[in-house]
Amino acid sequence: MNKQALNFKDITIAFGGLKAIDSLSFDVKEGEIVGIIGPNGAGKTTLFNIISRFYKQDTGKIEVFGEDVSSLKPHDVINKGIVRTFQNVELFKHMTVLDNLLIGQHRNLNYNIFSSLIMTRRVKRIEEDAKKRAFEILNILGIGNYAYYYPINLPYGIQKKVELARALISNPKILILDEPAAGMNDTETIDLSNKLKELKDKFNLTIIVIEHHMPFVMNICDRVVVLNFGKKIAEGTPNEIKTNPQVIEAYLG
Ligand SMILES: Nc1ncnc2c1ncn2[C@@H]1O[C@H](COP(=O)(O)OP(=O)(O)OP(=O)(O)O)[C@@H](O)[C@H]1O
Repeated sequence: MNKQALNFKDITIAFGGLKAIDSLSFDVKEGEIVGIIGPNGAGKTTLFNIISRFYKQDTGKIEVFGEDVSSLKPHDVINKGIVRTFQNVELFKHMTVLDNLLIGQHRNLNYNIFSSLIMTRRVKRIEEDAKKRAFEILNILGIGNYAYYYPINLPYGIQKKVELARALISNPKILILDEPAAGMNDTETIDLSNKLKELKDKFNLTIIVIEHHMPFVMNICDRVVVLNFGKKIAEGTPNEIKTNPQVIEAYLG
C-alpha cells in the first residue's frame, strides 16, 4: 500500500464566530489524486490556505509524509515539495511564458550569483537543463508553441495551463490545484484532466484538486472529499460520491 503523503487530523479554523473548517480529518496517499468539492463557502480554499500555511489552523495537525508541518511558514512548505496554483491566474504578464517558468526554477538551481555572472560551463548546463524541463512540461500540456508569447496576449485557458506548468517546474511532490479548469469548456476540461494524469505518472505526483466541473472530477480523481459548512459530509470514489444522497442534496442536486 502507498504511504501517506498528507494527513489532516481534526483541523478547525474560525473567522469571528464562523467555523470555515470544522474538525476536518482525511488523508491523501502518495500517488493519489484527491478532489475537494462542495458548495460556495464550504471551506475548500481555506483548507488550501491552511495546507500552504497562509492560514494557521486553530486546532489540529497536518503531516506531510509523516512529518508534522503544522507550524511551518509558507516558504518552508514549498521546501517540503508542496506547490499550489491559485483560483485566479497569478502570472508575470509581461514576461514570456518560458521566463515565467524559469524564474520559478532559480530557487532550485544550485549556483550562486558569482558563478552565474561569469556564466561557467556548469551554470550554462544547469540553465539548459531547466529550459529542457520547461519545454518538456509545456509540450505535455500542448502549449510549447507559446513559450515565447506573453501571457497577457493568451486566452485564459492557456494562462491556466502556464500556471500549472510553472508549478510543475519546481519538481513538487504534492501539487495543490485550485480550480485548474475554471474558464475552460468541456472538451478543454477533459483534455486537461488527461494531461494531468499523464504528468502525475511521469513526475510521480500526488495531487489535491478543488474543482467544480464534475466531468473533470469524475475523470481524474481516485477519491473525493465533500465539504459543506467546513465539515466533511462524504468521502469516497467519484461513483460513490455521485450517488450519495447527502452530497446530492448539499451540492450536486
Ligand atoms: N480571511 C477570511 N476572513 C473571514 N472569513 C473568511 C476568510 N477566508 C474565508 N472566510 C470565510 O470562510 C468560509 C469558507 O470560505 P472559502 O473561500 O474557503 O470557501 P470555498 O469553499 O473555497 O468557496 P468558493 O467555492 O466560493 O471558492 C466563507 O464563509 C468565507 O467567507
